[in-house]
Amino acid sequence: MTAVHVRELTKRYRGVRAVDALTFDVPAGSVTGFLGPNGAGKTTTLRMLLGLARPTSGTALIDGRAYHDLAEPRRTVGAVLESGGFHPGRTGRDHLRILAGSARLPMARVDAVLDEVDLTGAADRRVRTYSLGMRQRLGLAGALLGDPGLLVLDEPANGLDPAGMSWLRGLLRRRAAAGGTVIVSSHVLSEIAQTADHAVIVGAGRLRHAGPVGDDLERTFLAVTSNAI
Ligand SMILES: Nc1ncnc2c1ncn2[C@@H]1O[C@H](COP(=O)(O)OP(=O)(O)OP(=O)(O)O)[C@@H](O)[C@H]1O
Repeated sequence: MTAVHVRELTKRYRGVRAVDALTFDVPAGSVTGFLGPNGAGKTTTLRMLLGLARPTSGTALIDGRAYHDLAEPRRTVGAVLESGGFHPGRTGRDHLRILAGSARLPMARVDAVLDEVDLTGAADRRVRTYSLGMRQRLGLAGALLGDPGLLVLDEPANGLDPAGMSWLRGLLRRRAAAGGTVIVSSHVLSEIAQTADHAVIVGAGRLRHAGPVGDDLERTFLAVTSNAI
């Protein structure tokens, strides 16, 4: 099981403290909601965790290692940071085949992940014909190719209709039930409250709350985020 430890993580852009001495843990085998209003620093934190941005100071470790030091990054972490980056003329299946090939993952995983995200029926259509929700599913399929122990999803609910949301909740719960760890960011509490068993709330780059999800999450979220805006 894969755990994440963030310690005193800080990212400054000219004059902006996007992330400010942030410390939190993501328990292995949990679905952890990473919550906070727009501009709170969620994406910047996840980018540092994934080795896409360099911390000004502090650490973000996956099973005790920085992303770049992981022996098998694709099999350890799968991430969807934004839905995009698909070649519109390619089919969903071809997109996944290319990803699997470049990551040296078995081609059999392509059919497995298409099935897991319920996209098998549309796999041979060009991505330009996909709805936003279908693109979200395709992004998720790419993240699942390496069957990673940790899944990192930035605002995955964007573009999903209520049925898609319910489906996503099921998928995340199944991953955690199978021992996987999930971090899912959102600025909308309700998307997370029904799915996550652990919540980390940030505001203005700082930790506002971390703990198990209980009945008081909405009150906590409103209290800490209204202070932060
Ligand atoms: N490359 C950058 N250069 C300068 N400032 C940046 C950069 N990336 C992020 N920021 C700033 O850092 C702060 C945090 O942004 P971030 O995107 O991490 O927030 P967020 O919580 O993910 O927000 P949202 O919910 O809107 O996606 C914002 O003030 C943003 O403008």
